[in-house]
Amino acid sequence: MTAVVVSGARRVFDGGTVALADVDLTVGEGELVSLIGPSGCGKSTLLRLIADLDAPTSGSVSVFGKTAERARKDQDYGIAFQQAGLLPWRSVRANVELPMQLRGARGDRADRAQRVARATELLALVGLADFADHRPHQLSGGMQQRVAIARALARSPRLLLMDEPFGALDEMTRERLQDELLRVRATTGAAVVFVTHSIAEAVYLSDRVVVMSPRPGRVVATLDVPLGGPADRAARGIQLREDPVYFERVSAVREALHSGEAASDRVPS
Ligand SMILES: Nc1ncnc2c1ncn2[C@@H]1O[C@H](COP(=O)(O)OP(=O)(O)OP(=O)(O)O)[C@@H](O)[C@H]1O
Repeated sequence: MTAVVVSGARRVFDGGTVALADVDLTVGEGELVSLIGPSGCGKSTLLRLIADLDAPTSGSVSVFGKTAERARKDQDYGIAFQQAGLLPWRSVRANVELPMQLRGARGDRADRAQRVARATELLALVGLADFADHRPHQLSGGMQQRVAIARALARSPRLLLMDEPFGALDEMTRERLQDELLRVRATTGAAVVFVTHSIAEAVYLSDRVVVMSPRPGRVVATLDVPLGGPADRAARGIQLREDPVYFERVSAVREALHSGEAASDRVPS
């Protein structure tokens, strides 16, 4: 079964802005696909359609063979978006526990113990073990984003939808979390749709990189990244970033981005 199928999706906003024009996207189970393209090309809009936070003007979206709405109600995916979206009145720990609380919680002591253990594990994973009892406003933007990532992973979802989740982080933390994402994928087999502005990040993480044109967003190229599976990549770490295949793919994505921009100058919206 495929994780995500988007067919002929078009999104026209009030006022006539065509954010997406006839976009097709397929993401296989366990596959990591990055969306890359210039600012305003519709990457977030596409992700929001998959998450059922918005609906296409025409075309269709399915997630694990269900409608996007059904998949949202079944909590088939975890979300980590640009704005962390944390609940300000809840502690960091309570924010991470929230998806587990919402889903099938029996509310008994064993259930709570399990939730606490999982939140502790996830906060350690994103380097925030010492901040569990803080409120979101007491954290930096990058730290808030790490809480949102921990929350997205809380229920080990089969699909993760991530919109520039590492954008606000310093380079060292960003690389650490990229490796962490590869490890999470290797252990959970989750599919990931990952929006980024970074060509290097897209190539490092992805099985496929989908390059979009400037608005109205179209898919101008889809590039495979033959750098091995997630476990292999996570194990190779820095060495992988020096692989000739990695450099070649970075150049290929850059070229596709530039040719997408050049082509869009000739396409009327
Ligand atoms: N709610 C909305 N109402 C009207 N226009 C919108 C709305 N949301 C997005 N747009 C427009 O749709 C286009 C695509 O926006 P979107 O946020 O999807 O781009 P993006 O590729 O994610 O950009 P960035 O890389 O800067 O985050 C933009 O021109 C934006 O102004």
